[in-house]
Amino acid sequence: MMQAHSGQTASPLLAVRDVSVVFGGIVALNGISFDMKKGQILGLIGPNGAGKTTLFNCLSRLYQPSKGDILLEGDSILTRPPHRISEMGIGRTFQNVALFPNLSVLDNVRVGTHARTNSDIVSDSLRLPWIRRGEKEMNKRVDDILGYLELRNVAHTPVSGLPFGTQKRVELARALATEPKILLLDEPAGGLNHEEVYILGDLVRKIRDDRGVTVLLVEHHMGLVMSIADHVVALNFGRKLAEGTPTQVQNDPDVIKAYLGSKDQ
Ligand SMILES: Nc1ncnc2c1ncn2[C@@H]1O[C@H](COP(=O)(O)OP(=O)(O)OP(=O)(O)O)[C@@H](O)[C@H]1O
Repeated sequence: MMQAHSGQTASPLLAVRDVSVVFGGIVALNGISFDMKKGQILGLIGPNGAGKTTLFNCLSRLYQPSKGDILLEGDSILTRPPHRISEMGIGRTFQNVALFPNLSVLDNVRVGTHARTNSDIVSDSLRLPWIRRGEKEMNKRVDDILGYLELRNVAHTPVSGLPFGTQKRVELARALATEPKILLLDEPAGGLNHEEVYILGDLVRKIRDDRGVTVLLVEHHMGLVMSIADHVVALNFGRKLAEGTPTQVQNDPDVIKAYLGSKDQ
């Protein structure tokens, strides 16, 4: 058999294949398919009720699709237990920030590294040497990430006392601590002011560029999606309406019609 030229047939990092989700009688997603290439920033958009959150929840293994498959590097993630999501290489943030409010920034980020250490209660309590080595590496990784996201000066502050924008950065740090191949961002611009959205956009791009992390973001803030996404998938009523570059999708007549008929801007 002829060998394919590398790059020409590069398989997608993530493949969403004919995914459908039905809640009772409501078809929240209807046969959605798209690919994500390694290193891509993909924006998932659509008016209210389009199915974005449902798809996000399938990707993060919170929902099991009624039909279809989701493949990460060719392997189905749907056969893996939901709590193994970060071991599979999928990191996520939450719409309204889901941190431990009374724990320090450092401890919140350390939680993220747990998915990557092989420690268990027995070896932890016996302080086995390989665990200590693991812990040293973990501490270094956490410190690197705190430095990278400019959080070292608040490392020992409980997150509840921090501004919302900083808490969002802590969440990003926690997700990065799992060393994800794909980072899923659920409405990261929500609750941020204009300047913070701009800073966030730069940060997401920097994370992709510096760390080679592939990013999927569900976002209502069109300015953010259009300025940082390489590829956009638009949903409406559970179906894929359009996909392409931000310019292609922004000018797609069906997308324009869907947004004009909704309350979203
Ligand atoms: N848990 C659920 N049970 C029943 N119906 C649901 C559930 N979650 C979502 N739906 C329905 O599925 C459809 C898609 O909803 P979804 O929340 O995924 O859309 P969305 O694009 O994220 O909307 P929004 O932008 O408002 O967050 C909607 O009709 C919604 O009412």
